[in-house]
Amino acid sequence: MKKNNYDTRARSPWTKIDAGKTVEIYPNTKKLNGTITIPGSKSLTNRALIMSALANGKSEINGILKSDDSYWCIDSIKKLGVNVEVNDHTVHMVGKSGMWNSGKLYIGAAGTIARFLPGALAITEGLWEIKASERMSKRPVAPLIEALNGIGADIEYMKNSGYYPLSIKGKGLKGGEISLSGKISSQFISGLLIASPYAKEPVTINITDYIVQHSYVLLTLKLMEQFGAHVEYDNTLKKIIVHPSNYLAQNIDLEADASTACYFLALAALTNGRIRIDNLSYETQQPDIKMVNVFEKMGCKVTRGKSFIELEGASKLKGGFEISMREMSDQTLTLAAIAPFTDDPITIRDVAHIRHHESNRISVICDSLSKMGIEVDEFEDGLKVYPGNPKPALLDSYDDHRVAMSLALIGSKVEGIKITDPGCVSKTCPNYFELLKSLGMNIRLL
Ligand SMILES: O=C(O)C1=C[C@@H](OP(=O)(O)O)[C@@H](O)[C@H](O)C1
Ligand SMILES: C=C(OP(=O)(O)O)C(=O)O
Repeated sequence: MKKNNYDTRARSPWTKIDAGKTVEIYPNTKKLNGTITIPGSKSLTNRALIMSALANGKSEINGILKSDDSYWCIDSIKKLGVNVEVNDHTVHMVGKSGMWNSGKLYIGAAGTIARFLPGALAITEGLWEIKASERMSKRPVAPLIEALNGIGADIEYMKNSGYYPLSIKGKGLKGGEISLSGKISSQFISGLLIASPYAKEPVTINITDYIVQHSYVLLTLKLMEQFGAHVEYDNTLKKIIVHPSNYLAQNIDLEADASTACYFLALAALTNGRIRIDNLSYETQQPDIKMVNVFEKMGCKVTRGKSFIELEGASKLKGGFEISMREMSDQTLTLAAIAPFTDDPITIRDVAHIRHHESNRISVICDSLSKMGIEVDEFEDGLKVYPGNPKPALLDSYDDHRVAMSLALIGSKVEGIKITDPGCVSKTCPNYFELLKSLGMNIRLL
């Protein structure tokens, strides 16, 4: 398979590792024990930033993630003419109810901006061109753009039909009833929802099939409600109605990123150690928190505190199950990376949509595990991983933060794991390798 070249333009000033380095990870003979604080949630940060920009007045957002994805979101919002101040992990912003400046925007590799910003721009008058990273320009957006155009937007593809770059002629949204598929990305629905309060008439969204990762849409709806929107839905999310309103400026505290937390819990699982995440609760709406139930199934002990999660590993992890990862598919690679160390094969299903993420994740993880001598079966919608002893290897991160973060876990058990371009972790966790080091992992940048 052809390797992805890394796209250095998408790396932000919040990146901590220069593009093109290689990281070498040595196993730690000890069990990994410790307590760590996880950076803010990418999903909540970019939702809160865009809703605050749409609101009228001064918002304060505490606990933001500082990564490439949030950097490009803030950069775009500033270019729209919104006053944004970032102090440490707090953002102060004076929202302008969508009175944006026209112009050219660049959104890096962030699916959240790519799918949330077009609707937010289309609510008002103006002209924009939005460019994205090479990979983001190959990830689908057509169902979202068709839906937005269906409620009155005027958005065109500047190069290839169905893909970024986009040109947006803002003239306000009419509203109305629209049908939309959720089986490629839940972000299409979230993107349509975020803009919908600003339409002249109510927007009714009918989901024609199912929503992959439907909890991310719930996360959007809950935050919209927190910002004062009036929405009607039930937990099936088959039909959602958004009534006209304006977001109200907020003072909010964001949660830690549950997807990032899972890599550290996986480390405790793998090394039979004990790791506590001191700033995340099991009560979060973020779907990846459910990965702790999978760790339990594998023999780990989980403590669900009021404001922490702790995981204690097992001397031998249990495999021997098939699991649908559709509702927490960002954790597919984490599970696949620890699967060789279990006692029986693990089959992961229902994640065909992750072939459209930062890399073709199913084929990339199968290739990476095969490279280490691990037997895998690749399916259209998932993979089966067999137990084995991974061999030392030079692995490619494919410019995909989750590929790099997951493969690094194997380095806690196997001598001689090297990963190219580890800097790609800055998409969601620029200090990933520093956090691993703080827990006692041996990390060397070459
Ligand atoms: O809305 C969000 O914040 C996200 C939705 C999911 O994307 P898809 O629904 O496109 O798979 C998830 O994989 C991504 O990391 C974050
Ligand atoms: C799919 C992901 O990101 P994005 O928000 O770019 O879709 C991810 O973080 O795994």
